[in-house]
Amino acid sequence: MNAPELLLVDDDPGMIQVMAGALKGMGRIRFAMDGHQALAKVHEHVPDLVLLDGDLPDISGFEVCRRMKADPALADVPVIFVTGYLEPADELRGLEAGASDFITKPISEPLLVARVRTQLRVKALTDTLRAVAATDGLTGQANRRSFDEALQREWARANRTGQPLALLMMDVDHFKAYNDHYGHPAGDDCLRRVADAASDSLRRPTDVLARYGGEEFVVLLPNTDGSGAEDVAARIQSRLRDAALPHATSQTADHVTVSVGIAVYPPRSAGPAAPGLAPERLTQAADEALYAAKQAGRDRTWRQDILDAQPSPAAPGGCPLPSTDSPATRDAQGSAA
Ligand SMILES: Nc1nc2c(ncn2[C@@H]2O[C@H](COP(=O)(O)OP(=O)(O)OP(=O)(O)O)[C@@H](O)[C@H]2O)c(=O)[nH]1
Repeated sequence: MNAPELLLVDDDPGMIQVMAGALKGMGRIRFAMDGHQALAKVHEHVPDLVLLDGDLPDISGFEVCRRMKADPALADVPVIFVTGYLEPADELRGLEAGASDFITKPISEPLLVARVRTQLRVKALTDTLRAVAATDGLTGQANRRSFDEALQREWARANRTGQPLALLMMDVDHFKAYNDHYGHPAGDDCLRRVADAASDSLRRPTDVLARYGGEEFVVLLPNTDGSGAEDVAARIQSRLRDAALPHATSQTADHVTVSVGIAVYPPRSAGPAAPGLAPERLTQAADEALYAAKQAGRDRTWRQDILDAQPSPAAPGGCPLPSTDSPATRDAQGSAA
């Protein structure tokens, strides 16, 4: 685990020196000498703990704390007020602004160390719980809940920037037959291998792979158009072909294959989405495209772009993209799912 990062905020350099000396060895220490500097530093790199003077020359420490707590990216960072205020009303003010603890000056070094240690322990635990809550236990990839958050965030970003947002929805073909033939533990292992193939096919840190449920995965590709998304789908299918995981009871191929539905949201320009368009429309379109890929014979990709405010039926806009070199490519239309 990385060393925790502590931000010390005080307009008195002597005070910063004393605290830094007392906390030496407990983490990486940075400092700021006014409220604006403190806010700039927490945005630049999110710390694990902030020690905050209530009385700063520009904006008050209470205001710094309030602004941090209002920002979802910073809300979990514990803040300890280190201040000359002694009145219970001031302590209450700090706690109401979102502070985790309160230390009065002049500080006792052992007390400072003990309280910092407690808050760092709580922060480490919170980080672990947050990571567990966002992760699928079987594959180690993001889970549905985490995907839902990413979709909301990236949808808003696409509207802000005018950049396209693509979504792949991917489902293992004939997976019930796989489980029935090889057993559930082997089925679990197969899902891990599919997740690895998908994960290894992603090149940008902003791409989000998640297990959507059962044997279904999604990949959210910010700033990616239809052809970029098709490339990703082709890479995943190619890796699975190379992995050649035997699937003796598949009616599609002798190895494990996936069907992929792609939906792309191309905002026409930066600004609010057209009325009636919501992120759920993207998942719906990808799901419809996936259904079309299954209907068309599996082991292939279909794509549907969201162009209009009014949802439209999937099939007419669908674009079949059989994966290359696979037996399914040579099939005409596959049987219905
Ligand atoms: N081993 C294992 N199986 C799972 C898991 N989650 C879902 N499944 C199984 O996945 C299978 C999905 O079957 P269906 O939805 O009928 O689809 P399919 O057999 O893949 O058929 P097509 O999608 O039409 O190609 C079911 O048998 C589920 O029990 C899991 O975590 N582990």
